[in-house]
Parts: sequence; C-alpha cells; structure tokens
Amino acid sequence: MDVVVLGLGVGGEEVAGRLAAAGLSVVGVERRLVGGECPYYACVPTKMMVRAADLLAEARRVDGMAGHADVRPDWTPVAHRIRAEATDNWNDQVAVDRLVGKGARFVRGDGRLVGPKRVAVTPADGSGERVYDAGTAVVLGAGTDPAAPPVPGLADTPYWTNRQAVEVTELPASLLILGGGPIGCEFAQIFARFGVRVTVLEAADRLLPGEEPESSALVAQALSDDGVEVRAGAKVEHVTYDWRGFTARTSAGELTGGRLLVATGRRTSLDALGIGAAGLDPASRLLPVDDHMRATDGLYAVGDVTEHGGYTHMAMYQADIAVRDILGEGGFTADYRAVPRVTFTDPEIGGVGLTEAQAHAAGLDVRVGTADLAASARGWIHKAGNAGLIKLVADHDRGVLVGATSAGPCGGEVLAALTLAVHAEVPLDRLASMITAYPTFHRTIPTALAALG
Ligand SMILES: Cc1cc2nc3c(=O)[nH]c(=O)nc-3n(C[C@H](O)[C@H](O)[C@H](O)COP(=O)(O)OP(=O)(O)OC[C@H]3O[C@@H](n4cnc5c(N)ncnc54)[C@H](O)[C@@H]3O)c2cc1C
Ligand SMILES: NC(=O)c1ccc[n+]([C@@H]2O[C@H](COP(=O)([O-])OP(=O)(O)OC[C@H]3O[C@@H](n4cnc5c(N)ncnc54)[C@H](O)[C@@H]3O)[C@@H](O)[C@H]2O)c1
Repeated sequence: MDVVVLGLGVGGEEVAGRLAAAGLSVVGVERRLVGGECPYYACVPTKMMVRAADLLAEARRVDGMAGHADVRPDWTPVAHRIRAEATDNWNDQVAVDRLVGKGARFVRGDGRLVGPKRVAVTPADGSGERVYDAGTAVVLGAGTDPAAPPVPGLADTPYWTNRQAVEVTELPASLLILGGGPIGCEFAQIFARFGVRVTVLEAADRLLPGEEPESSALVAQALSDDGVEVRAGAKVEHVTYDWRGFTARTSAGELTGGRLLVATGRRTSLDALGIGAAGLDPASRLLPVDDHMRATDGLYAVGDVTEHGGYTHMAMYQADIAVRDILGEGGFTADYRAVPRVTFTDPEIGGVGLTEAQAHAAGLDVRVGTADLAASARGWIHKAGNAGLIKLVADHDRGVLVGATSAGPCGGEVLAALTLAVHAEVPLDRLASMITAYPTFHRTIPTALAALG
C-alpha cells in the first residue's frame, strides 16, 4: 500500500482519486458518506435552498417594477430537489463507484492513526479491525462536525445542526438560531423567506463578526427586512425543550422557537484520530501544516482539519498541493494571502484577504476606499434589492490591495476581480487604469479605488 487517505470529504476524495488514477496503490477510509459535508449537508444543498429563497424574494420585488406577483412559498420542491438531485437521498454509491473506478480501494469504517504511517480501521460491516501500513504517506482529510456550546440544558434537547436543517421536509412555524456566522445567516434568510418566524442570537456584537462591520450592517438590515429578529451581543444562559418547543434564557430576555438550530462553529476530533501516534500534540484543535501540506514526516493533512480550512475551495486547493507533492510533480505551494470567501445571503457578502482591522493588526500602512453599490448606475437601475458596497483595503507602502469586500447582488461573482488583484498584487495605478464595462456592478470597484485615502 502506498497511501492511506483517512476521511473522504471534499479534500480526501480528491487526493485518493487522483493518486489512484496516477497509479499509486491507495486505500480510502470513510465512515459516513464519500464526498463529506459539502455535497450532503453543506454547500450544495444549502445553496439550492438559497436559490429557492432568492427566487421568492425576486418574485416579491415584481410589485412596483414589473406588474404584480402573488407568491405562495412551498418547501416541497426544495426538499425534493435536495433528495433527488443533490444527495441521492444521502446515498454515496455513485461517489464510491467513481473512486473505485479510478483504482482506489475503499473501506467504509472508522479509522485512526496507530503509528507513523499506520492506520487501523474498524469496518462498518462488523468485520474485524484491519491495519494498513502506508509505504509513502497517510493523508488526513477528516474534516469537522458541528460544535455546540456548553450551555446548561442544551445537550438534553433535540436541537438541529446544519444536518437536520438540510434534511427538513416540513418547516416549523418558528426557528431560534444560535450563532450569526455564515451558517446562521444563510439559514435565517432561507427559512424566513419561506414564512418561518426566525430569531438569531449572536454572541458577538454583530452578525458575521469575521467580516467588515459594513458587511455586518448590510446583512442585519437584509435579515430585518425579511422579518428576522436579530439579537447580537447576547449570551444564552440556559435552554429547555417541551411540547411547545424551545425556550432559551438569554442576557437579552427569554427567546422561543418551535425548533432550535445550533450554528456556533465546528469542531475537529484530532485526539480520537490518533495524531499522538504520529508524534503530534493530541490536544491540537487544528493541524499546522507546511506549504506542501505536510503535518509531519509522511503525514499530510488537507481541508478543515488544517489551520487554513473552512471552505470547500480550500480543501480542493490543498488537495491539489498534497497530490503534486506526493507524486513529486512540483509546482506552486500554499499561499493564503488571497483566500476568497462568500456568504450566500442576499446581498451576497464576498471577502478576500485581510479586513481593515486585520490589516491594521498586521502593522500595515492601511488605506481604505469604500463605495455604495446602490448609488452606482447599475445599482440605481437595479432598484429593488440593490443594497451593497465595495470596500478596498490597501497597503500604502507597497501600493497594492491586501483585502477587499464585494457585497451586493452577484457580490460573490464581482469578488473574482478583487481576488485577482490581491493574488497578483496588481499595482494600484495599474488597477485604476482598467476599463470596466458600463453599466455593471463591478464598475463600483474604480469608484472605491478613487476613494482610497
Ligand atoms: C451548512 C454549511 C454550508 C457550507 N457552505 C459552504 C459554501 O457555500 N462554500 C464553501 O466553500 N464551503 C462551505 N462550507 C464549508 C465546507 O463544507 C467545508 O469546508 C468542506 O466540506 C471541508 O471539506 P473536508 O474534506 O475538509 O471535510 P468534510 O467535508 O468534513 O469531510 C471529512 C470526512 O471525513 C470523514 N471522517 C472523519 N473522521 C473519520 C474517521 N475517523 N474515519 C473515517 N472517516 C472519517 C467524515 O465522515 C467526512 O465524510 C459549508 C459548511 C456548512 C456546515
Ligand atoms: N458560504 C460559505 O462559504 C459557508 C457557509 C456556511 C458555513 N461555512 C463554513 O462553515 C464553518 C462553520 O460556520 P459557522 O457559521 O457555524 O461558524 P462560525 O464560527 O463562522 O460562526 C459561528 C458564530 O456563532 C457565534 N457564537 C459562538 N458561540 C455562541 C453562543 N453560545 N451563542 C450565540 N452565538 C455564538 C460566534 O460569535 C460566530 O459568529 C465555517 O468554517 C464557515 O466558513 C461556509
């Protein structure tokens, strides 16, 4: 055996498939579904939900702009699409066949490191434990599970995580969401647009605390316009559940919901994965890796278990680097200066690189330029649903952008131009001389460039 891949999510499946296709002998170990969180419980089904919720919102904007539309939301086609088109009713046979078709051996079971380059697997079919020795490398791609805060009472309740929220077939009348990060905000808007009374409780003083404060304000306004009640800066002290639903005692008073969705982040289980047997600190929450994705001699890690995970595109990027390193192919190594991220609310919140606060914390000579998307020609034409902004964060010393935000309709698409600018370190004067088509949303980029202090 050349390589054992432990965890076949987005990152692990890519590594195992490509190495097997290149002729290496590969064992892939997965205890749940090949493909991991993204296709079954995360990116794909939630963006199908977003698409449906956005259709409702656009239809509600017909009045006053294109006639009149009566909109009657129905969750049935959304739940059906998630089952029939996205998850095959949470069956991964197609993915298993694809992997085996590339030449990998597949074992469904629970794996753990029991030595450097040695993995023990307890197969799901009840057969006895098997041990695999990897001649070349072990690759960890074990991802994360939803984390729940240690709130008294919470563990005794049937709360939802993203997994139950994706599986839902009948919507509750009301939903209380703990956490106003990307997961909390996306689900809040989706369910509110389908008529659920939603309350979001966020411990930090604003939604999306990892993004620019201007983005947080935009999302708070959008959620409020959709009827979501947002309580930021509030702490949950106790949770109970009875036949009426959930009651949360919080520093902002008592909050209730027919269902409770916990969206307060993710957790790894590196100790249970046996990283101590490879000489790594079992108490680590995330694995430090070098720019070839090596955690230690013969052990690689990709995706959410690493310090630079959190997104499917990062798991894919890191998988590519690990594969090329194992095959000795060379090429680029990991560079995290221009990592893009998009929260798929309406308006979409796109960000790349550093926020203004992070750039200051890095000791840079920071200049900031902001422009209102709604005030642009395209924003004015678009009218209903035109809220958004471009914010640029520049390093004045080097004359380049180190971060940017693109919020608005198509905010995630417009972000591509800004990602390119940060990634390629395009000089600001060269960027300012770029011609932008009229009347596009991305014409707000030169307006923000002109506003750079
Ligand atoms: C609701 C939600 C929405 C999201 N939306 C987006 C989005 O729009 N865009 C985006 O880029 N990212 C999004 N993400 C993040 C994205 O899903 C993750 O970054 C991505 O899935 C990480 O891939 P991974 O391969 O590292 O891990 P995972 O996808 O978590 O896969 C890890 C796999 O390892 C398996 N495993 C773990 N331990 C063991 C073991 N001991 N033995 C055997 N198998 C094991 C697990 O069963 C799992 O299948 C979202 C996440 C959530 C929760
Ligand atoms: N569009 C996307 O790319 C996308 C969408 C969803 C999720 N994701 C990824 O999935 C991961 C998890 O997302 P997430 O939103 O769960 O995590 P997160 O860590 O980004 O946000 C969790 C939020 O919960 C808050 N919180 C923590 N404890 C709390 C408590 N006790 N009460 C109230 N609020 C509390 C935090 O302040 C934070 O704002 C992230 O890595 C994210 O990047 C990505």
